[in-house]
Amino acid sequence: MVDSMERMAGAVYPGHRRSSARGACFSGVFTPTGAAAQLTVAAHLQRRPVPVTVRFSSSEGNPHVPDSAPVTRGMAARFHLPDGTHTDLLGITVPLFVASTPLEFFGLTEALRPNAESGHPDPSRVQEYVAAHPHLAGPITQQPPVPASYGTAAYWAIHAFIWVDAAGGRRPVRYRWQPAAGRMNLTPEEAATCADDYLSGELHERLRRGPVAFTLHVQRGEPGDPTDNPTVAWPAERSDVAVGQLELTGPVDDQEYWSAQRFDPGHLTAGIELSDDPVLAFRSRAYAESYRRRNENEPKGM
Ligand code: HEM
Repeated sequence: MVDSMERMAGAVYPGHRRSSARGACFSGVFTPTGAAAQLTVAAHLQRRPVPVTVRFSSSEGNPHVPDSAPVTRGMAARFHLPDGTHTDLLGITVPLFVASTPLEFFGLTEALRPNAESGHPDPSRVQEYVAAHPHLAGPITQQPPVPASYGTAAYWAIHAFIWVDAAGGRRPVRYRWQPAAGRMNLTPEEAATCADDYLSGELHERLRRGPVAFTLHVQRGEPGDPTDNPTVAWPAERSDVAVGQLELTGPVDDQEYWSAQRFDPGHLTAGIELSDDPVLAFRSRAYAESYRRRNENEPKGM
C-alpha cells in the first residue's frame, strides 16, 4: 500500500510522510463540555481540560504541491492525558472516505499514479476505476474546499468509533471538528494569488491575534447505521452533541520533534474502541510503515 502511495506521489520524498507530507504543528488546550461523560470513560472527555498538539497538513505525499491545490487538508490532534499516555484523532476536510476497503483504496491509488509523460494522473484510468466501482462515485467526486485558513475548515474523522461507558455500554459515534470562526473558503481566483505555503503562514499570523478555536462534535449512530463503511454517511438527523472546545494558542516550540511524530487513528484510550470498519483497522499498519521509511536512513530533503 505504501509503495503504491509513493507511486501516486510521483516520487519518494525522503524524510517526509507518504501522505500529508507538508504540515505544521501547534499547541493548545481541549476543554470537554461534560456532555460525553456519561457516554464514555475516555479521560479527555470528562470535565478536566487536557493539553493538545495538532498537526495541520495538506493531503498530498508530494511536499511541494502548493496550498492552493484543491486537495483535502488534515488535522491530526493528540490529546495528552492525565496519566501520561495520549490518544489521537485524525480528521480531513471532506465527510466521506474514497474507499470502503483497503483493497479499493489500493486500486484507486494505482489509478491515480501520474503518467510518466504528463506528470499527472491519466483521467481515463480514474474514470475506468469509478465505472468499475460505481458505489464510490459520490465519495471520489467530493470537492474538497480550498480553505482561507486551517482555522476556517471543518474536519471529519470519517470512521465510526465505539464509545464505552462506565457500565460497559457501547455506542457508535462519528467525530467532526467545527471551526469557531466559521467555514471560509477561497475562490480559485483568490487561491491563485496566495503564497505556496500560505496556510501555515496564515495560521501563525492568526494566532498572533488570539487563540484559534474548534468545537468537537459527535454524531451518535442508531441501530442499523453502518459502522463498517467510511464511504456512507449516517442520516443527517442523527443527534449531534458538542463534546468539547479546542483552543490553539501558538506553534509548538519544537517543529522538528513534532513533525517526526506518528499520529495514528489506532492510538486510542480506555472508553474508545475501533469499530468494525476495515479501513480503520488497516490504517495503523500503513502509518507505521510510512513512519519507518521516513525515519530510517532518510535525511529530510535528500
Ligand atoms: C486505507 C486508508 C488509508 C491509508 C492507507 C492511509 C495512509 C496514510 C499514511 C501512510 C500517512 C502518513 C503517516 C505518517 O508517516 O505518519 C497518512 C497520514 C494521514 N492520514 Fe491517512 N490513510 C488512509 C485513510 C485516511 C482517512 C480515512 C483519513 C481521514 C481522517 C486519513 C487522514 C490522514 C491524516 C490527517 C494524515 C496526516 C497525519 C499527520 O499529520 O501526522 N487517512 N495516511
